[in-house]
Amino acid sequence: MDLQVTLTPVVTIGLNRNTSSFEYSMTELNNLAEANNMKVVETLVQKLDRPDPATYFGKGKIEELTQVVIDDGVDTIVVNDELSPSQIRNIEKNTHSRIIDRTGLILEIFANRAQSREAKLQVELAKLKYQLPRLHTSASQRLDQQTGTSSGAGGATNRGAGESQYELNRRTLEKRITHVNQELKETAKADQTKRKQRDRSEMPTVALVGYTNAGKSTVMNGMINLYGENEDKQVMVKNMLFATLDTSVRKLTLPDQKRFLLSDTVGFVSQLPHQLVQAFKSTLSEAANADLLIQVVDYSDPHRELMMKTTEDTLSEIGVNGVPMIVALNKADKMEVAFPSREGDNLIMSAMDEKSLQELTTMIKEKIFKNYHRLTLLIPFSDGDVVSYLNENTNIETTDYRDDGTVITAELNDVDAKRFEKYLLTTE
Ligand SMILES: Nc1nc2c(ncn2[C@@H]2O[C@H](COP(=O)(O)OP(=O)(O)OP(=O)(O)O)[C@@H](O)[C@H]2O)c(=O)[nH]1
Ligand SMILES: [Mg+2]
Repeated sequence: MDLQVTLTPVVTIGLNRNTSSFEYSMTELNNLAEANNMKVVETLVQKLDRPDPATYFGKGKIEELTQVVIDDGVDTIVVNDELSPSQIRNIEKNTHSRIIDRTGLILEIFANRAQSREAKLQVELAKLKYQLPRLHTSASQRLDQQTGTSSGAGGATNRGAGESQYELNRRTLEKRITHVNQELKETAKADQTKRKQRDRSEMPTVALVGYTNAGKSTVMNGMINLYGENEDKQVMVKNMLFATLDTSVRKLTLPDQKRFLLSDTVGFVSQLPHQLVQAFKSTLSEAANADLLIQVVDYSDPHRELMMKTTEDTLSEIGVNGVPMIVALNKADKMEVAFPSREGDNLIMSAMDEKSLQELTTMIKEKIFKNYHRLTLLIPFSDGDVVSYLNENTNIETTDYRDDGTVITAELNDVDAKRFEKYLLTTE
C-alpha cells in the first residue's frame, strides 16, 4: 500500500542560532518531512542570531535558496521554525515556492494520522487556529489540500479577491472554531464519565509517556501479552513518527491479582506546536491523572538527552508536575549493553524482551502497590460474595474452612482493608 505513495521533493531550511541542539533539530525536521511523504533533496542552513523579520533568511541566502529550488526542480520549501504570515508570503514571492513551516508540517502529519473522532477534532481545531492569521498564504492552502478537511476558507486562492472575501473566509474559520470547540467539549464530557467510572474502580493508573518512536506502544503490547485479558487488542506499533495519536487504556492483572490500568498515548517532539499541545490537552491529561509515569526513551539514539528534556518540558507545559516517574531506557538490544539492568528508578531494557518487561513490572509494583496490608479475615458462610470478591481481586495466601466460616489471609489495598475491617480475625 505504502509503495503507491509518491514522495514530494522538498528543500529543508533552518537557522543556526548557535545552539547545541540545532543539528539535532534539523535531523528531526528531515525525519518529520519523511514522515509526511516528502523526500528531502537538499538542506540549506544559515548562521544568524535571529531570523530576518521579513524573509527569515537574510537577503543573500534567499537568493541562494531561490537558485537551489530552481536547480533541484523543487517547488516546496520546509522551514525549521514557525514563521509569521508575512515571512511566509515574502519567501513565497522570492522563491516562487510553496512554504510549509515546522508547525504546518507537524499539523499535516497529525491530520493524516488521526483516527478517532476526538483526535480528528483536536487536530482540526489546532489547524484552524494556525490558519486564521495565515489566510492568504500557501501554508494555509497546502494544509487544506493535504489534510482533506477543508474548512472552505483556508486558501491562498483568494489572494486579490478583496477584503470582503477575506472577511468572509475569516468569519467562516471563526465559526468553525466555535463549532469544533463545542463538539470537543461534548466528547470531553463523555471521556470524563469514562474516567470517573474507572476512578471508582480504585485501580491505580500508569501512563506511558515519551518521545515519538521511543517504543511506548511496543511496551504496551508486551505488557498486554503478559498481563492483559484474552480479548484485549494490541495497539499499533510502527517505525514512524506519531504512529499513536489516540489514548488506549488496558486493564492488567498481575499473577498476584494486583491490578492496574496502563495507558499509551501520543508521543512528543521538540517544538510541538502550541496549538496542538492545547488541542491535545484532554488526550494528554491521561498522564496528568496517572499515579505513575513510565517515560520511555530510545536509549540507542545519540540524542536521547535532548529527547528526555523535550518530554519533561512538554509534560510541564500540559501541567503534569510531581507525578512519580520510572525511566525506561528502551531498545538496549540495539546496543552493546547488558539488560535488563536497573539503577534506582532507571531501567535499561528492551520492549521485546520478556525479562525486561518483568523487571519493569517489579518496579511498577514497588511504586503503586505500597499501601497493601496482609490481613487474616473470618468470613461467615452467609457472606460468600465477599469470598468471591477476594478471590477475584486480591492475592490470597491461604484459605481455611472452620465451622463458623472461611478464614482467608490476603493482601488488601487501603480501600478494601477498610471495607472488610469487620471480618478481621481476632485471635482468642
Ligand atoms: N530494537 C528495538 N526496537 C524497538 C524496541 N521498542 C520499539 N521498537 C521499534 O521502534 C519503533 C517504534 O515503536 P513504537 O512502539 O510504535 O513507538 P511509540 O513510542 O509508540 O511511537 P509513537 O506512537 O509514534 O509516539 C517500532 O519499529 C518498534 O518495533 C526495542 O526495545 N528494541
Ligand atoms: Mg505509539
